[in-house]
Amino acid sequence: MTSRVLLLDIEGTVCPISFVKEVLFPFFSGKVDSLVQSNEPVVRELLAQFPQDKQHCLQEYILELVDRDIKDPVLKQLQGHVWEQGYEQGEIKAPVYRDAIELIRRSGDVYIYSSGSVKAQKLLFGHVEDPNGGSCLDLQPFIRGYFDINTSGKKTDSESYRRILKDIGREASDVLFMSDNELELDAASEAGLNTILAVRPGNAPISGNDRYEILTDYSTL
Ligand SMILES: CSCCC(=O)C(=O)COP(=O)(O)O
Ligand SMILES: [Mg+2]
Repeated sequence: MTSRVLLLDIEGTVCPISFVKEVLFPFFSGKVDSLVQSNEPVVRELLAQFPQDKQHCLQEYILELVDRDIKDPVLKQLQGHVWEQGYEQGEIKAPVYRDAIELIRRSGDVYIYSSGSVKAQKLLFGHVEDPNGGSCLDLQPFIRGYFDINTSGKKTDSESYRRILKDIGREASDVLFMSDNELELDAASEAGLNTILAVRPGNAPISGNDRYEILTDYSTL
């Protein structure tokens, strides 16, 4: 392994898909009713960015985006805003895999790229469940930077990875991108990054992959 910089996906790579689908998304959906009635300026500004023809049915529209797991930039910012309450009140803790915690701690040059907003990413890594049963861990000091679909574009678009390379000032060949999603790996490898397919319990089945090195345990990295 020659890459010195790690670029990590979140869902299905550093934590289980079930955490996102069964904890984070339902927590958000349960607050959409009060969200659309909120007078908070930051919320009103975000809601106003949804399409004009959906403004009369925002609650149904937002819930449908969540149900269909649409990576909508405005939805992702609203989710980060709502999850903040959950993390800060101790209702949500992120079950980052033990070997992912160790990888992030020892690697030195770690960046994150997720469809979840940068705010949501920082909350997640700031409130990591201690696998040894202690109080929450804060992994933020070990992470050099965060990228999302607002900062860098869609994860299935190779141009997004070129933007990230430019932002971090590194050559593609220096960077290893790890994700559970082969379409994201296709885009990253088109931009010249090194890639690894993360295979963890609960991830979507992989389709006869022979293009990417598979990793089921990060302690070997
Ligand atoms: C920042 S945690 C929330 C994850 C999320 O909202 C999401 O859509 C997961 O996308 P990823 O790119 O991490 O697979
Ligand atoms: Mg993923």
